[in-house]
Amino acid sequence: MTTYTDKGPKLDSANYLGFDHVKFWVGNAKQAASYYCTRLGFKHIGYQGLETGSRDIVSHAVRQGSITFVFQSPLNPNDKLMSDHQSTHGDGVKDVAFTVDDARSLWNNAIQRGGKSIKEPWEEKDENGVVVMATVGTYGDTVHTFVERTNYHGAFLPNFKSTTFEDPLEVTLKPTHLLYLDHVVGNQPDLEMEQICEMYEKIFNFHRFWSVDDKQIHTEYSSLRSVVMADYDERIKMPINEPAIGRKKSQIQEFVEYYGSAGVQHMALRTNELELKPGFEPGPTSLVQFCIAFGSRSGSFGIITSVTNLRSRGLEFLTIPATYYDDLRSRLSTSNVKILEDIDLLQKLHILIDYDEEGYLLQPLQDRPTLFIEIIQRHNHQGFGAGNFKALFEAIERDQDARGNLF
Ligand SMILES: O=C(O)C(=O)Cc1ccc(O)cc1
Ligand SMILES: [Fe+2]
Repeated sequence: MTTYTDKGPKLDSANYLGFDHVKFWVGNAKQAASYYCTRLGFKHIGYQGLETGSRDIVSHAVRQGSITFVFQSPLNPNDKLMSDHQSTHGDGVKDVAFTVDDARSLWNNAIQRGGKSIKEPWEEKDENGVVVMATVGTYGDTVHTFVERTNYHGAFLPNFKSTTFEDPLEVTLKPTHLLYLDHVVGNQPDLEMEQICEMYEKIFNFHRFWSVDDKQIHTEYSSLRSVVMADYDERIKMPINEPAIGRKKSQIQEFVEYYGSAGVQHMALRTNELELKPGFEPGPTSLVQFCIAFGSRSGSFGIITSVTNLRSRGLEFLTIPATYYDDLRSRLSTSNVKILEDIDLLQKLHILIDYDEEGYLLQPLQDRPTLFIEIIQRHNHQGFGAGNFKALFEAIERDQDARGNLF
């Protein structure tokens, strides 16, 4: 495992401010948006389609905390670009958009350094102001749109019709408390990781933040390499993975085969940390029960509440064996680290714990074994779950085997 200190030069003219939104190209945008609302607890916030004058593409925007997803589908027959994308990739992430303070300048920088222009800078306006955007290609058919919204005060983007429909199901379901997009991971074909990392350095002015190689990350059957790329201020983290040769097919290779190219493999959605009332000294099990029952008193909800409520909405998660928790208990008994949560409850919910960082992976969210979502809680820890990789990858491999793809 390597951590890096050299952030490279800071551009004096333009900064990344964070993830703006993630745009999916899917077969049926309305239904996909509805799934993310009922199963994951997002709220529908905006729409563009025939009724709003968008004649070719329909868009449904959903939001939870600061996480915004947009689902798009073509409206007309023979939309070659979108239908080719659909037949190659199935439903997937098309655009990981970044909020920036100067879209034109970042686009100019990227293009001058050899970046692929997908769309030159353009403006969109409505009564709430103006947004400047520009789009540059990244791995596979995936793109990054720079979104400059300093002069915009609307809920999302110009010319999205705000949602007035109140979903009657929503009030019957428990809130899932997802707050931020923590990282967005791109899988690359074999031996393409390094050139993609160099592209992030050169075209997007990102730097290497953290990495692991196949000697550190492997199971009995497979292995992978991963480098986390980040912008200068480390608000945006884009891990890049590639398969490494093992005895059986890597899960990264399985992704690339089913997605048809490099693409977004997973997005990690962050929950709050548990914040305890000062002076509150609970016993080891009452702590978690307190937080679930009275979370609003402590002002926040953590991963236990999120995963409990996501499960109650019918979401399925990876299965982690009891041996993982037995091993964790014995490691913790000789460590200074104290886990605030009740390990029995973490075990019941199949949550993985890398000291100070807790994560959880959902299985694929569409029929192809491509995109999945990770739920993560961090306690002052900016790492990636290196301590969990083996248990995690073995759990992923059991599912891969059930799909007939571990050979
Ligand atoms: O640590 C993290 O954030 C992870 O997401 C772990 C991970 C890394 C690579 C994979 O193919 C699947 C999961
Ligand atoms: Fe992750």
